[in-house]
Amino acid sequence: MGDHHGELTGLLTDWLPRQRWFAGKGRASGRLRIHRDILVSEPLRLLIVEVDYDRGPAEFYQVPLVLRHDAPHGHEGFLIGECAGGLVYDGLADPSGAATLLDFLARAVHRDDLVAERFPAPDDDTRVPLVDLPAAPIGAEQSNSSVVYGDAYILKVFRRLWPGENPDLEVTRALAAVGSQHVAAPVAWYTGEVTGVPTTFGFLQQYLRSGSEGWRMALASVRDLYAEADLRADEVGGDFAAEAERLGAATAQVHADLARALPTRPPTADDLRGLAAYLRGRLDAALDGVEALHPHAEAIRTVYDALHAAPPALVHPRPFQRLHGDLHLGQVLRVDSGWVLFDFEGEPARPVADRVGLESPLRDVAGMLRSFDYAARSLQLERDDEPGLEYRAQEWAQRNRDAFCQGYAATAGRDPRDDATMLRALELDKAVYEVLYEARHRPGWIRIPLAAVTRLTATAAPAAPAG
Ligand SMILES: Nc1ncnc2c1ncn2[C@@H]1O[C@H](COP(=O)(O)OP(=O)(O)O)[C@@H](O)[C@H]1O
Ligand SMILES: O=P(O)(O)O[C@H]1O[C@H](CO)[C@@H](O[C@H]2O[C@H](CO)[C@@H](O)[C@H](O)[C@H]2O)[C@H](O)[C@H]1O
Repeated sequence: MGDHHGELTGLLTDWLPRQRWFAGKGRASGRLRIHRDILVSEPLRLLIVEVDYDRGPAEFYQVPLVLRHDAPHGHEGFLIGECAGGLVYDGLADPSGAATLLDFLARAVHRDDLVAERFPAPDDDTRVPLVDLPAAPIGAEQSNSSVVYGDAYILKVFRRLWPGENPDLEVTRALAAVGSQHVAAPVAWYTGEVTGVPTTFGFLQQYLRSGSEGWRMALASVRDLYAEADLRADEVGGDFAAEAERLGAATAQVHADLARALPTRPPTADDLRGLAAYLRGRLDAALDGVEALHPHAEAIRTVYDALHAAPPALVHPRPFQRLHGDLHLGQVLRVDSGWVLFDFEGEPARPVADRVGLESPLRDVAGMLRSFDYAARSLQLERDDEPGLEYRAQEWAQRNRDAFCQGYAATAGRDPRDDATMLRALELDKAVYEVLYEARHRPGWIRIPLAAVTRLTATAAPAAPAG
């Protein structure tokens, strides 16, 4: 296909920016170039596409492709276009492309600098062999692309590639190594080179087919409450608080395991000053993209500056450590044994160098607290004209935020709400990130984080900040 890179670049220039996982949406027009073109095995090619901008760093994307000379029925939805006298399909949606990738992982082989590796099988290996498993691509609304194989495994193909090891692989592996019950077993991964640096391209894990996603469970609970006009959140059948409490305990356990497996250190005054400056920088980037944040800018900065107004032992009497980095209800699954966390990649838009540093574990707590607010308010968006819903949304969110913090405190030995200055700053930072995220991806939802910014800046630091 090398001779046809010009033609292919034209196709991708049109297709790439339309993909949900394309991160360059807020940036002025980018120029595409094919950085790598690797033949995994017929018919699958992995393209690494570089997107250059006038300002700022280039972005790299993984684009698996299948070139066909036929047009099978049902393939229409994932046709990218015509090239080299054939038809180019999205290589993960094309069943033969997805099967080729699984075969490559199963054989743990090399292809140019592309290397597939397997985790050691457990002693009592009862796992399904990695052969001939039907592939089902999932979820268009994701930061990466995942394929489920035979209800046994899930392969995440990282779309935006940051040169180096992906934190999802690194952190999940570290947790599995200390026997964590809160991650899906890692199975295999593959690595290639981007700008000469070995980089994680994809990660295969056990698929938890009976798992229920926290986000869906939470929405079902909110729906129940909204349907019962006369009942309180603790009285309706679908009360989520016991699950929220278990989730808090699971999060604290994951943090404890990460603190055992990877480095930690107590934060210094410089760390807290640095954190405030970092949060200010993220705010500036969001202000550049979203006008609606401007009236809140000074109040937000005031909350961040409180981080270094007192000694670290008062603001954050816990060590800094590795963490999940983008924890929300869509990143957790309820299985028979409890809650499982996945997608330890951190915020996909954040440079990897920032995501792998040691941070406050309260960043994850803040993410989950924001998510309870999202669950309550996203259903409210659809029922704007109903009186009393604002009160009920607030009631549901607060009940579950409290339960989560109680569960966390019981396992960690310290309640996140006791570190209110840090928790509030990190929750506010998350809401600012969400404002930018929604502006780019779901403008209809921007009211949710904007309202949280208003609430979190409205009052002096409360004991249990309500986002
Ligand atoms: N081990 C797993 N078992 C079952 N479903 C999973 C597993 N890991 C992820 N998922 C599902 O796949 C979806 C995408 O996974 P995620 O890691 O969040 O990808 P992305 O980085 O694209 O957001 C999740 O919403 C979740 O429902
Ligand atoms: O793609 P990821 O799951 O890594 O995360 C990104 O997308 C999320 C939305 O899918 C976004 O989460 C925000 O919306 C959720 C509801 O859809 C809500 O539960 C979260 O609390 C809220 O932050 C996430 O921020 C973004 O990084």
